Amino acid sequence: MRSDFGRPDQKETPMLVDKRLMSLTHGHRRTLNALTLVVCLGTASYWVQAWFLANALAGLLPSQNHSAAQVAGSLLAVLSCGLVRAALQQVQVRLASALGTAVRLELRATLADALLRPERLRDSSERSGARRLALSESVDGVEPYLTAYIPHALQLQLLCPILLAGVAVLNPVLAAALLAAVVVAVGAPRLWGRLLARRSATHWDSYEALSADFLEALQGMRTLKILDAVPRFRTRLNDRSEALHRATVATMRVSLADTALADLGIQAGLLAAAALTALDVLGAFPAGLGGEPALTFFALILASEVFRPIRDLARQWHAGYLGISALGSIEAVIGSDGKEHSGPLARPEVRPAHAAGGREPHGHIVELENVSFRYEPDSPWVLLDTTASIRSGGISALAGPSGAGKSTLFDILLGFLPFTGQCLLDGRPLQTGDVSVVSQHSYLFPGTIRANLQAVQPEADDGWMRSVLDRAGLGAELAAWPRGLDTVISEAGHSLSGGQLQRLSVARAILADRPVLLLDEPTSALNSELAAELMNTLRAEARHRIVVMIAHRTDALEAADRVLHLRDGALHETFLSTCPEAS
Ligand SMILES: Nc1ncnc2c1ncn2[C@@H]1O[C@H](COP(=O)(O)OP(=O)(O)OP(=O)(O)O)[C@@H](O)[C@H]1O
Repeated sequence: MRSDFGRPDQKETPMLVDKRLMSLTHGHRRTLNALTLVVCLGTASYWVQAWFLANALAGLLPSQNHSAAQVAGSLLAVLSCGLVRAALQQVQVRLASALGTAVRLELRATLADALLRPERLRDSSERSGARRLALSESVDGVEPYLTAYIPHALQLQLLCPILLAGVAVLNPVLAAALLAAVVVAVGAPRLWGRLLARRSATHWDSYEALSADFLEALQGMRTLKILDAVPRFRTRLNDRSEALHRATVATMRVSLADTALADLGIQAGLLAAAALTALDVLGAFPAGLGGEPALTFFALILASEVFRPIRDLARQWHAGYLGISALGSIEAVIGSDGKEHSGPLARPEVRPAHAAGGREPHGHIVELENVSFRYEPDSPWVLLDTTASIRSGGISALAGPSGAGKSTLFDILLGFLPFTGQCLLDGRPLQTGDVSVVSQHSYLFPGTIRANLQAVQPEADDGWMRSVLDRAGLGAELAAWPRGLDTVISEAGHSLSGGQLQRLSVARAILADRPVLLLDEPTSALNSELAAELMNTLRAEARHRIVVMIAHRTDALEAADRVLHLRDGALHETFLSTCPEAS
């Protein structure tokens, strides 16, 4: 799914404020209104200042007979306007930051919610780099649009008419000339708004492609090296980079032309204002100001103030186009109506065991009722009408030949696959938040051990974390690492040995404290002593949660209390001698 936003054949010329981007401030309208008000007040302070400045200038004319005190008073008022403006700017920065943070957090959560859905994660047409870009740069691109561009666009729409009306009261001819200049300064750049929107979209697409290629090159560097494909990939990245450069220059050209046109309108307006004011002073207009110096100065300064909101907005035009081009990436994730993330496959509510009021006193039971699943309508059934129950109270080993469907069953229990039938936990539908998992390729985040553990259990204190690490068999290593829990792990856990990585992943899964714990051959990288130790820990965990472990090796099977054989799409349970039910 790719949004067609900004493509010339689909959408109209971008208006001053884009409705879809504006809708992102829904829920924060008060902050946006306050921000716009502060921006407007800052601009209005120039008008007040203009009045005092006009009086001070008129007071300097010998014909006006103003006292020095009057002139000094006017100049003091001019200074006070400057101070008020400085204070308003501080408030503006704070409001913009509050609005930006709130919208950024909300938008990122919405995007993450839409992206982290099973069917999206399985969609091989979506590239990780594009997803990453949507989550990071597109949100960052939208923020200045909301916090800087929109308030200034609203200011322009509000203040320009007021100011033009004010000038019209003083000098209607001057107001008419200013109106013409405003129309040129604001309207002319809109004439090729479509072209700029199209170039912005091309620029974004180039950026997205480069970003996706770069991320994939980094992730697959090992493979690229093995395949001797690094030079080819380097050439491809260079090509992408050049395409991005070309797109950037093309966008800049149009953007510069925009600015030049706006400036032309402003300069022409200012020149016309000066000429008309001079003519007015010479008495050329019957309805003019009649040579009243203070009013003449005031009208002249106000005439230049008419263009202040336009100049302010012109400074934000880059933010404007950045926001609009980023919107395409956002819409590609959440849909143009923003409803994509609330579909039936939205993430289920996470309900860890401890959040549901403590552990089930009598243990847990997972029941599969007539569960069927196959990957494609014409591919063989991996599970067919399977009915089985898995209880806590001992380790269940999941066995079966390669390709029997063990990993698929795990994915079903995790809620990643759309199966038919029912999966129940203690009589209610099993949810993703009920399950923690240790896969063969558990991902550890770059950062400290503490951060990796607290990612699943934010409230875990040092004592809890140490105890879990100890139970997972990492106690000795933890004591030997000089920085203990603050030991830094490199990306994907590369700084750890395979066995350490495995035990840390088990510790993290135990710490998550969920009623179902799934493990894919958790002892494969451990020596027999550590493996036996870990199995004892898992057996202890299995007293109060369901522990299911994919087991290929005989020693892992022997350590289990019961075996679930997956054969021909069905689960067959065998109790071993140590199993409580067997006795
Ligand atoms: N994403 C997929 N798309 C289509 N078919 C798949 C997909 N993943 C697995 N399969 C197929 O589903 C069947 C079960 O695969 P699964 O990986 O669950 O088996 P397994 O028992 O875990 O195998 P192993 O022990 O080798 O890991 C296999 O025939 C496999 O080819």
